[in-house]
Amino acid sequence: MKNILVVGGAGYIGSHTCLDLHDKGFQPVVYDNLSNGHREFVKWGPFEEGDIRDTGRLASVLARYSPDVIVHFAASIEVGESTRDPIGFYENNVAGTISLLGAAQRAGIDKLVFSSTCATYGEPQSVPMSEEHRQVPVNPYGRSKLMIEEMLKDAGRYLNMKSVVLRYFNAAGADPEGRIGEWHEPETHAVPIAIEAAFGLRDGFSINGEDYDTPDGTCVRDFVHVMDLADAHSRAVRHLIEGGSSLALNLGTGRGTTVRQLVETVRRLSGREFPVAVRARRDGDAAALVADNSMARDVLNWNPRYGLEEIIGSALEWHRGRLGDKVGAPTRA
Ligand SMILES: NC(=O)c1ccc[n+]([C@@H]2O[C@H](COP(=O)([O-])OP(=O)(O)OC[C@H]3O[C@@H](n4cnc5c(N)ncnc54)[C@H](O)[C@@H]3O)[C@@H](O)[C@H]2O)c1
Ligand SMILES: O=c1ccn([C@@H]2O[C@H](COP(=O)(O)OP(=O)(O)O[C@H]3O[C@H](CO)[C@@H](O)[C@H](O)[C@H]3O)[C@@H](O)[C@H]2O)c(=O)[nH]1
Repeated sequence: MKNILVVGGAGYIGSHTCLDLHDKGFQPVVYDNLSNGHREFVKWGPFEEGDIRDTGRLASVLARYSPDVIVHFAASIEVGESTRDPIGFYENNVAGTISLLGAAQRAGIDKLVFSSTCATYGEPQSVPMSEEHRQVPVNPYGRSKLMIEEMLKDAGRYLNMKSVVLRYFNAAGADPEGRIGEWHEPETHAVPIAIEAAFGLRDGFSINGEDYDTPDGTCVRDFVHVMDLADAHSRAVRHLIEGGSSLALNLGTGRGTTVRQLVETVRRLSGREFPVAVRARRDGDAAALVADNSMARDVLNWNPRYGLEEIIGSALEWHRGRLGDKVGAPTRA
C-alpha cells in the first residue's frame, strides 16, 4: 500500500480526501497541528500531530513513512481574517509551505498536490473562468495561494518537482455516510450558516448584498461536492505516481447558484423556515465565480457526480448528526 502524506488531513476537505484515498487502496498519513482540524476526523490511517512550520518534525515523519506523494491542504483559509492579519497568513501559508517543500526536497519526495483556490483569479474578467484567466487576487488569502503556485512552478523548473495545483471553487457537502463533514470554528461559509439557521441555532441568514449584476442580485457561486473534490485529489495522486506532468486545474461543477437560490434550497430540503435578511456587500466578494472545468475532465477524467441537492442534503444530514439534541423543532411540515 502506498503512503500518501496528507498535510492538513484533519480538516474539512483533507479528511474527505483521506476517506477517498483509503477507498482507492492508498494509506493516508495525516500530518496536522489541529489548529482548525478535528482529531476524530482522522479515521483512515495514522495521525502525526505537527506544524508545517516545524521542518524538523516534518523531516522525521517523512523519513518514517516515505510517502510517494504529499497532498497539501494545511493553510489559514478565511478571506476576511486575511485582511485583518495578512502577516499571519503569509507566515502560515507561504512560510509553512517553504518549510514543507524544503523538507520534501531533502527527503527526495518530488510529487505534490496543492490546494489552491479560484480566489487566485480575483475579479472575473469572464465567466466561466478557465485556467488561462489572469490571476490578480484581491485579498492576502488569494495572494498567499498565488505565491505558492509560483514557488511550485520554480520547484518544477529547477528541481524537477512535479505538482498538481487544484483551484477549488466553493467546497460544500459531506460524506454521504455522515462520518465527517464541514466543521469550521468560527463558521463563515454560506452553506453551514444557512443550515444552522434552519436548525434554529442562528437567528437567521443574512445575504451579503442583493445589488450585484446577477439573475437575482445576489452573488453566484459554483458549489462543488467535497466528495467530488476528494475524488479529484485521488486522481491527481495517481496521475503523479504514473509519471504525469505538472498541472493546474479548476475544480468546480461549471454550474452557478445564487446565494438566494442556495438559501431557498436549504429551506426546502430541511422543511424549515428561517428569517432571511439582506445586509451590505462583503468586502472582496466577486459577483460571480463559476468554473470552466473542461481541463480537469480531460486530463484527470474527472466527472463531478453530485449537484446542489446532494450537496445540501448530505450537509443537512451531517449537521443533524453532529448537533443532535441541539436541533430545534421544525417550523414547517
Ligand atoms: N473550503 C473551501 O471552500 C476552499 C476553497 C478553496 C480552497 N480551499 C483550500 O483548501 C484547503 C483545505 O480547506 P478546508 O476548508 O478543508 O480547511 P480546514 O481549516 O478545515 O483544513 C485545514 C487544515 O490544516 C490544518 N493546518 C492549518 N495550519 C497548519 C499548520 N501550520 N500546520 C499543520 N496543519 C495546519 C488545520 O488544523 C486544518 O485541519 C485550504 O488550503 C484552503 O485554502 C478551501
Ligand atoms: O452569512 C453569509 C455567508 C456567506 N454569504 C455569501 O455567500 C457566498 C459564498 O460565501 P462563502 O461560503 O463564505 O465562500 P467564499 O467567500 O466564496 O469563499 C470560499 O470559496 C473560495 C473560492 O470561491 C475559497 O477560496 C475560500 O477558501 C472559501 O472560503 C458569498 O457571496 C458570501 O458573501 C452570505 O451572503 N451570507
